[in-house]
Amino acid sequence: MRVLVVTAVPAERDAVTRAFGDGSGGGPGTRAHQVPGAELHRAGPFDVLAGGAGPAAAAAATAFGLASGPYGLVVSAGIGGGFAPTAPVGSLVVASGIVAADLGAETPGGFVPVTGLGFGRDRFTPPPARVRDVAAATGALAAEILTVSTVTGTADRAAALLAAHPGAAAEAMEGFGVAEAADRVGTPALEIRAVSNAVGPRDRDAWRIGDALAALTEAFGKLVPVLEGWTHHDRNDS
Ligand SMILES: O=C(O)c1cccc(C(=O)CC[C@H]2O[C@@H](n3cnc4c(=O)[nH]cnc43)[C@H](O)[C@@H]2O)c1
Repeated sequence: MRVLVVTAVPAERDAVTRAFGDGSGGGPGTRAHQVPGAELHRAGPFDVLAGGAGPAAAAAATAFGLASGPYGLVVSAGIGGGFAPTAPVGSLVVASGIVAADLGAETPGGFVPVTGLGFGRDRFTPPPARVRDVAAATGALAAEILTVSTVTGTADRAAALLAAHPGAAAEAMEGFGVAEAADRVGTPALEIRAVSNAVGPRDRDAWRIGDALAALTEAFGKLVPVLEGWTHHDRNDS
């Protein structure tokens, strides 16, 4: 089974491919090729692309990437903010739910998600057995990951998000876009985040991007045998 991995920026893409080579696209374990709308870096069972930041860029890039398939799975991957104390900096979170936390309308009575407005959807549920396997192999916490278009920058906003989504452990900006594109073609989607910073008051100097990227590399290295198990299982099922 080939897997499409969508990150926001090249540093995250290279953290994934580094699990197999030098991450440059030209190293021993990786090679890059252009497909319409995207540059795919092939590393082991993964085709990895840096699709841009935010849900719209992520959805567009995922759609282009999927068109170069077939893929059995799509993974939104990268660094993210962790809700303290559940997801400390350096830890990993795999999404049990991929939730669009700010897709809706602000009303006098508070935020109403798109589903409350009578259209669209505001969450995708990744296959629970896959989520359990990823958590077991990597040590990631399985919990909801919120997709936001605006990075949280205050304690009040962090508290409001947690009050609305008590099962959330992390936030990032792409997961829902990736999942939306994957859903259109019936491909399951996962989201894996390495926590680079705490969700809350903005303090860019406190972001531990290097540590989070290293955790991402380690996690993808551990995913290879998991993936082989899934492929074997699927073959025996069919
Ligand atoms: O500056 C760098 O070297 C660098 C290296 C890797 C990644 C970045 C990014 O800025 C990635 C942006 C990406 O990160 C996610 N993210 C991280 N923390 C949060 C957060 O607290 N809230 C929301 N998103 C977060 C997000 O998915 C961005 O697209 C820089």
